[in-house]
Amino acid sequence: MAEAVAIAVPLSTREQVVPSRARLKLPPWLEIAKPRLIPLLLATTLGGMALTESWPMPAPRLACTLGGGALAAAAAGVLNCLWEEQLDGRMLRTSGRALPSGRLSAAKAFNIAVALACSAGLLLVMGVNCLAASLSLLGLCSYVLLYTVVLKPRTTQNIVIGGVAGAIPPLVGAAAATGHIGLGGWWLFGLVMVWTPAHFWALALLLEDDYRSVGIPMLPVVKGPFVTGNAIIRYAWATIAASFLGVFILPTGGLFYGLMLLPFNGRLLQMAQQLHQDPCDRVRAKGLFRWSILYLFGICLLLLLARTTAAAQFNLQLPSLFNMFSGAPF
Ligand code: HEM
Ligand SMILES: CC(C)=CCC/C(C)=C/CC/C(C)=C/COP(=O)(O)OP(=O)(O)O
Repeated sequence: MAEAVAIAVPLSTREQVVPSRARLKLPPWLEIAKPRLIPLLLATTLGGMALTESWPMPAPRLACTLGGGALAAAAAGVLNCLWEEQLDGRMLRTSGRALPSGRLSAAKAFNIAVALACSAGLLLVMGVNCLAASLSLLGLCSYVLLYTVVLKPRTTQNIVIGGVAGAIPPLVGAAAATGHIGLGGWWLFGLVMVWTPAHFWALALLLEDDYRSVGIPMLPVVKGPFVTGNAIIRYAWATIAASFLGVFILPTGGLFYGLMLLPFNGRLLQMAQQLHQDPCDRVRAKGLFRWSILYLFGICLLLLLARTTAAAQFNLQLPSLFNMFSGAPF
């Protein structure tokens, strides 16, 4: 019954759309840092680390990387809120944010952003290395300048190209672990890039009316739900294909990772296909958006589990088990 109501009524308030179960009211200075996004950004940073030979990392360096990454992402969130104050004020989902609703002044927000960015830079330079610090700065600039200022108001491909910003944390993780990026870091960067469209366009199908009302050219607004559904299924397939490449990239073997990946990809494909069949179904769109978040958390968790001794032993023993049952050398 509740689901039927959800289909009939346009979903545009944050509470109706985003997956957070807890309705915690955050203080304004924290809310503008978009803290709910940060755990997943940090999970992909950890994934980038787990893909290197240097995993596990020394705890102090790990803590500085995650702390610096969280501060940089928070600074990026505040700068995005500052630039979009007017826009947020005109959209149903965002009009209650601290800046447009007057709960925080722009001057205070700017000071918070500067403090966050400086602390991030300091922590990363002193506690990690200059490459990780520069990459975090690049992430911040690409989110604020490339995505928010340049691409978002101009093109339907805003989140495809602008997806670079959200894909930088794995590079930060790899650079923090080894001092260079390496194949693993680039692979996870690519995976997050191709994951982003299914994540965001599913949400954009729900927020279509809101984006249309302010003239932001998100794909469903300009091309409609059917083109968006097609694009989502294409990127879902690309995500599935890219996710399997990790099998060949994990330093201690990827058989465990590859097997555990199957249910995650099965569910992603099922949900993307269901949405493709009826892209106007808001329940399906919401389901895919939520699953996209669990999916990426799951992949990062699998990467970490794949680096445990138990998984390495499983990788070594699986071929001989297969050999025993099939009778053929493997
Ligand atoms: C261009 C790329 C992206 C766009 C445009 C985008 C957009 C959005 C939007 C509009 C929301 C709803 C936010 C709200 O109303 O509070 C959201 C939620 C979310 N996004 Fe993305 N996203 C992108 C990439 C990413 C990336 C790379 C990550 C992490 C790796 C991420 C993680 C999340 C999470 C965890 C949520 C749920 C937040 C909650 O629970 O409230 N997103 N995204
Ligand atoms: C390394 C580093 C610091 C990377 C920063 C990466 C970062 C903060 C990515 C965020 C991507 C994102 C969630 C965009 C939200 O879209 P939106 O701004 O259009 O959403 P809104 O409509 O809710 O404001």
